[in-house]
Amino acid sequence: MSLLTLDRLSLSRSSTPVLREISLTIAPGECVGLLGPNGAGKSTLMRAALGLVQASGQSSLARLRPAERAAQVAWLPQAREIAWPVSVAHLVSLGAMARGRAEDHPSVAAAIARMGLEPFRNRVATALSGGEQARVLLARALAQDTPLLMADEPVAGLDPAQQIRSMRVLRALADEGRGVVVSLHDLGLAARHCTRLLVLHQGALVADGTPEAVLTPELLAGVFDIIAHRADTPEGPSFQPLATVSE
Ligand SMILES: Nc1ncnc2c1ncn2[C@@H]1O[C@H](COP(=O)(O)OP(=O)(O)OP(=O)(O)O)[C@@H](O)[C@H]1O
Repeated sequence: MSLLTLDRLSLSRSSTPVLREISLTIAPGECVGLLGPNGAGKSTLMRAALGLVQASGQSSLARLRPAERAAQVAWLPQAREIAWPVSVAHLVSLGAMARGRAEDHPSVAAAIARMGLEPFRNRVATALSGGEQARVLLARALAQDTPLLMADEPVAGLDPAQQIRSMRVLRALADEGRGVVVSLHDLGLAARHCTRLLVLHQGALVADGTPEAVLTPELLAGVFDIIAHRADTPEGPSFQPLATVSE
Protein backbone atom coordinates (compact mmCIF):
# COMPACT_ATOMS: atom_id res chain seq x y z
CA MET A 1 0.00 0.00 0.00
CA SER A 2 1.25 3.47 -0.87
CA LEU A 3 0.23 6.78 0.71
CA LEU A 4 1.91 8.77 -2.04
CA THR A 5 3.23 7.75 -5.43
CA LEU A 6 5.17 10.10 -7.67
CA ASP A 7 6.03 9.13 -11.22
CA ARG A 8 8.58 11.25 -13.07
CA LEU A 9 7.46 14.51 -11.48
CA SER A 10 9.22 17.36 -13.27
CA LEU A 11 8.95 21.13 -13.17
CA SER A 12 10.89 24.05 -14.64
CA ARG A 13 10.93 27.74 -13.75
CA SER A 14 12.14 30.24 -16.34
CA SER A 15 13.44 27.27 -18.38
CA THR A 16 15.57 26.09 -15.40
CA PRO A 17 14.70 22.59 -14.15
CA VAL A 18 13.60 22.71 -10.50
CA LEU A 19 12.40 19.08 -10.27
CA ARG A 20 13.90 16.40 -12.51
CA GLU A 21 11.83 13.26 -13.00
CA ILE A 22 11.22 12.43 -9.34
CA SER A 23 9.70 8.99 -8.81
CA LEU A 24 9.07 7.52 -5.38
CA THR A 25 6.47 5.99 -3.09
CA ILE A 26 5.76 6.64 0.58
CA ALA A 27 4.34 3.74 2.62
CA PRO A 28 2.56 3.61 5.99
CA GLY A 29 5.05 3.46 8.85
CA GLU A 30 7.66 5.61 7.14
CA CYS A 31 9.01 8.83 8.62
CA VAL A 32 10.76 10.25 5.58
CA GLY A 33 13.21 13.11 5.94
CA LEU A 34 13.55 15.30 2.86
CA LEU A 35 17.01 16.85 2.78
CA GLY A 36 18.94 19.07 0.43
CA PRO A 37 20.70 22.43 0.34
CA ASN A 38 18.80 25.70 -0.01
CA GLY A 39 17.11 25.78 -3.39
CA ALA A 40 17.41 22.02 -3.96
CA GLY A 41 13.67 21.75 -4.61
CA LYS A 42 12.27 20.36 -1.33
CA SER A 43 9.35 22.77 -0.98
CA THR A 44 8.60 22.59 -4.67
CA LEU A 45 8.57 18.80 -4.57
CA MET A 46 6.07 18.74 -1.72
CA ARG A 47 3.88 21.38 -3.31
CA ALA A 48 3.93 19.61 -6.66
CA ALA A 49 3.15 16.29 -4.98
CA LEU A 50 0.12 17.93 -3.35
CA GLY A 51 -1.02 19.45 -6.64
CA LEU A 52 -0.48 23.00 -5.38
CA VAL A 53 1.81 23.78 -8.31
CA GLN A 54 1.58 22.39 -11.81
CA ALA A 55 4.16 19.78 -12.75
CA SER A 56 4.52 17.19 -15.47
CA GLY A 57 4.43 13.54 -14.50
CA GLN A 58 2.05 11.99 -12.00
CA SER A 59 1.26 12.40 -8.31
CA SER A 60 -1.36 10.22 -6.65
CA LEU A 61 -2.39 13.13 -4.41
CA ALA A 62 -2.56 15.83 -7.07
CA ARG A 63 -5.39 14.08 -8.88
CA LEU A 64 -7.65 13.84 -5.81
CA ARG A 65 -10.58 16.17 -5.31
CA PRO A 66 -9.99 18.69 -2.47
CA ALA A 67 -12.20 16.88 0.06
CA GLU A 68 -10.55 13.54 -0.72
CA ARG A 69 -7.11 15.09 -0.44
CA ALA A 70 -7.98 16.68 2.93
CA ALA A 71 -8.90 13.22 4.21
CA GLN A 72 -5.64 11.75 2.92
CA VAL A 73 -2.94 14.31 3.67
CA ALA A 74 -2.29 17.18 6.07
CA TRP A 75 0.07 19.88 4.82
CA LEU A 76 2.17 22.21 6.93
CA PRO A 77 3.79 24.81 4.66
CA GLN A 78 7.04 26.58 5.43
CA ALA A 79 5.41 30.00 5.71
CA ARG A 80 3.92 30.27 9.16
CA GLU A 81 1.20 32.79 9.06
CA ILE A 82 -1.56 33.06 11.61
CA ALA A 83 -3.82 35.76 10.32
CA TRP A 84 -6.67 35.83 12.83
CA PRO A 85 -6.54 36.47 16.59
CA VAL A 86 -8.42 33.29 17.50
CA SER A 87 -7.71 30.98 20.44
CA VAL A 88 -5.15 28.20 20.12
CA ALA A 89 -7.90 25.62 20.64
CA HIS A 90 -9.96 27.10 17.82
CA LEU A 91 -7.00 27.32 15.47
CA VAL A 92 -6.09 23.69 16.07
CA SER A 93 -9.72 22.66 15.55
CA LEU A 94 -9.52 24.06 12.01
CA GLY A 95 -7.46 20.96 11.22
CA ALA A 96 -10.38 18.73 12.11
CA MET A 97 -12.84 20.99 10.30
CA ALA A 98 -10.71 20.83 7.15
CA ARG A 99 -11.99 17.32 6.75
CA GLY A 100 -15.54 18.02 7.80
CA ARG A 101 -15.26 17.03 11.44
CA ALA A 102 -16.69 18.88 14.44
CA GLU A 103 -14.70 21.49 16.33
CA ASP A 104 -14.68 19.23 19.40
CA HIS A 105 -13.61 16.06 17.59
CA PRO A 106 -11.25 14.01 19.82
CA SER A 107 -8.44 14.56 17.30
CA VAL A 108 -8.29 18.22 18.40
CA ALA A 109 -7.63 17.49 22.08
CA ALA A 110 -5.19 14.75 21.07
CA ALA A 111 -3.23 17.15 18.86
CA ILE A 112 -3.12 19.80 21.59
CA ALA A 113 -1.87 17.22 24.08
CA ARG A 114 0.70 15.80 21.67
CA MET A 115 2.25 19.20 21.07
CA GLY A 116 2.19 20.11 24.79
CA LEU A 117 -0.15 23.03 24.17
CA GLU A 118 -2.65 22.62 27.02
CA PRO A 119 -1.25 25.66 28.88
CA PHE A 120 -1.82 27.71 25.71
CA ARG A 121 -5.22 26.45 24.64
CA ASN A 122 -7.12 29.64 25.58
CA ARG A 123 -4.38 32.04 24.51
CA VAL A 124 -4.80 34.19 21.41
CA ALA A 125 -2.71 32.44 18.77
CA THR A 126 -1.36 35.65 17.22
CA ALA A 127 0.03 36.70 20.63
CA LEU A 128 2.25 33.63 20.95
CA SER A 129 5.97 33.59 20.23
CA GLY A 130 7.19 32.41 16.84
CA GLY A 131 8.19 29.00 18.14
CA GLU A 132 4.90 28.59 20.02
CA GLN A 133 2.98 29.49 16.87
CA ALA A 134 4.98 26.88 14.96
CA ARG A 135 3.88 24.21 17.44
CA VAL A 136 0.25 25.36 17.14
CA LEU A 137 0.40 25.05 13.35
CA LEU A 138 1.87 21.55 13.63
CA ALA A 139 -0.93 20.71 16.07
CA ARG A 140 -3.48 21.95 13.53
CA ALA A 141 -2.00 19.58 10.96
CA LEU A 142 -2.08 16.72 13.48
CA ALA A 143 -5.75 17.47 14.25
CA GLN A 144 -6.54 16.73 10.61
CA ASP A 145 -5.78 13.13 11.59
CA THR A 146 -4.78 11.94 8.13
CA PRO A 147 -2.89 8.85 6.96
CA LEU A 148 -0.12 11.11 5.58
CA LEU A 149 1.43 14.30 6.99
CA MET A 150 3.72 16.50 4.90
CA ALA A 151 5.57 19.24 6.76
CA ASP A 152 8.01 21.78 5.34
CA GLU A 153 10.69 22.61 7.91
CA PRO A 154 8.38 22.28 10.92
CA VAL A 155 11.22 22.50 13.46
CA ALA A 156 12.89 25.63 12.04
CA GLY A 157 13.05 28.25 14.77
CA LEU A 158 12.16 25.87 17.59
CA ASP A 159 14.44 25.58 20.61
CA PRO A 160 16.45 22.33 20.86
CA ALA A 161 14.05 20.61 23.26
CA GLN A 162 11.03 21.50 21.15
CA GLN A 163 12.83 20.30 18.03
CA ILE A 164 13.39 16.92 19.65
CA ARG A 165 9.82 16.77 20.96
CA SER A 166 8.38 17.64 17.56
CA MET A 167 10.51 15.05 15.80
CA ARG A 168 9.43 12.45 18.37
CA VAL A 169 5.80 13.29 17.61
CA LEU A 170 6.39 12.85 13.88
CA ARG A 171 8.22 9.57 14.39
CA ALA A 172 5.44 8.34 16.70
CA LEU A 173 2.90 8.97 13.93
CA ALA A 174 4.94 6.74 11.64
CA ASP A 175 5.31 4.10 14.34
CA GLU A 176 1.49 4.11 14.60
CA GLY A 177 1.29 3.28 10.91
CA ARG A 178 0.89 6.68 9.30
CA GLY A 179 3.29 8.21 6.81
CA VAL A 180 5.30 11.37 7.35
CA VAL A 181 7.34 13.45 4.91
CA VAL A 182 9.30 16.20 6.62
CA SER A 183 11.88 18.57 5.18
CA LEU A 184 14.77 19.38 7.48
CA HIS A 185 18.17 21.04 7.52
CA ASP A 186 19.47 19.38 10.72
CA LEU A 187 21.21 16.21 9.57
CA GLY A 188 21.43 14.77 13.09
CA LEU A 189 17.72 15.23 13.79
CA ALA A 190 16.99 13.62 10.44
CA ALA A 191 19.33 10.70 11.12
CA ARG A 192 18.02 10.04 14.61
CA HIS A 193 14.30 10.37 14.00
CA CYS A 194 13.60 9.40 10.39
CA THR A 195 13.30 5.87 9.08
CA ARG A 196 14.30 6.92 5.57
CA LEU A 197 16.00 9.90 3.99
CA LEU A 198 15.55 11.41 0.54
CA VAL A 199 18.20 13.83 -0.68
CA LEU A 200 17.48 16.38 -3.38
CA HIS A 201 20.30 18.12 -5.22
CA GLN A 202 19.56 20.65 -7.95
CA GLY A 203 16.10 19.18 -8.39
CA ALA A 204 17.22 15.57 -8.69
CA LEU A 205 16.68 12.77 -6.19
CA VAL A 206 20.28 11.71 -5.56
CA ALA A 207 19.86 9.45 -2.52
CA ASP A 208 17.04 7.41 -1.02
CA GLY A 209 17.64 4.99 1.83
CA THR A 210 18.26 4.56 5.52
CA PRO A 211 20.00 7.42 7.31
CA GLU A 212 23.04 5.18 7.75
CA ALA A 213 23.27 4.45 4.05
CA VAL A 214 22.55 7.99 2.90
CA LEU A 215 24.57 10.30 5.16
CA THR A 216 28.06 9.37 4.02
CA PRO A 217 31.03 11.78 4.04
CA GLU A 218 30.96 11.64 0.24
CA LEU A 219 27.33 12.74 0.08
CA LEU A 220 27.85 15.49 2.66
CA ALA A 221 30.75 16.82 0.58
CA GLY A 222 29.18 16.36 -2.86
CA VAL A 223 25.66 17.58 -2.11
CA PHE A 224 25.94 19.79 0.96
CA ASP A 225 29.48 21.06 0.32
CA ILE A 226 30.49 20.32 3.91
CA ILE A 227 32.99 18.38 5.92
CA ALA A 228 31.19 17.34 9.08
CA HIS A 229 32.24 15.67 12.29
CA ARG A 230 30.05 12.67 13.02
CA ALA A 231 29.60 11.57 16.62
CA ASP A 232 27.81 8.35 17.49
CA THR A 233 25.86 8.69 20.69
CA PRO A 234 23.39 6.45 22.53
CA GLU A 235 20.63 8.58 20.93
CA GLY A 236 22.03 8.06 17.45
CA PRO A 237 24.42 10.01 15.23
CA SER A 238 24.97 13.74 15.32
CA PHE A 239 26.67 15.78 12.62
CA GLN A 240 28.60 18.97 13.30
CA PRO A 241 29.46 20.87 10.10
CA LEU A 242 33.09 22.01 10.38
CA ALA A 243 34.07 23.45 7.02
CA THR A 244 32.91 23.92 3.48
CA VAL A 245 34.57 21.87 0.77
CA SER A 246 34.61 24.39 -2.04
CA GLU A 247 36.05 27.46 -0.31
N1 LIG B 1 8.20 30.95 -8.83
C1 LIG B 1 9.50 30.71 -9.03
N2 LIG B 1 10.19 31.34 -10.01
C2 LIG B 1 11.50 31.10 -10.21
N3 LIG B 1 12.21 30.21 -9.49
C3 LIG B 1 11.57 29.55 -8.52
C4 LIG B 1 10.20 29.75 -8.23
N4 LIG B 1 9.84 28.95 -7.21
C5 LIG B 1 10.97 28.28 -6.87
N5 LIG B 1 11.99 28.64 -7.65
C6 LIG B 1 13.37 28.12 -7.57
O1 LIG B 1 13.29 26.73 -7.46
C7 LIG B 1 14.35 26.25 -6.66
C8 LIG B 1 13.81 25.33 -5.60
O2 LIG B 1 13.12 26.09 -4.62
P1 LIG B 1 12.54 25.40 -3.31
O3 LIG B 1 11.82 26.46 -2.53
O4 LIG B 1 11.77 24.21 -3.70
O5 LIG B 1 13.87 24.96 -2.58
P2 LIG B 1 14.07 24.31 -1.14
O6 LIG B 1 14.89 23.08 -1.32
O7 LIG B 1 12.77 24.15 -0.44
O8 LIG B 1 14.98 25.43 -0.44
P3 LIG B 1 15.11 25.97 1.08
O9 LIG B 1 15.92 24.94 1.84
O10 LIG B 1 15.88 27.25 0.88
O11 LIG B 1 13.74 26.18 1.64
C9 LIG B 1 15.08 27.47 -6.11
O12 LIG B 1 16.25 27.68 -6.87
C10 LIG B 1 14.09 28.58 -6.32
O13 LIG B 1 14.75 29.82 -6.50
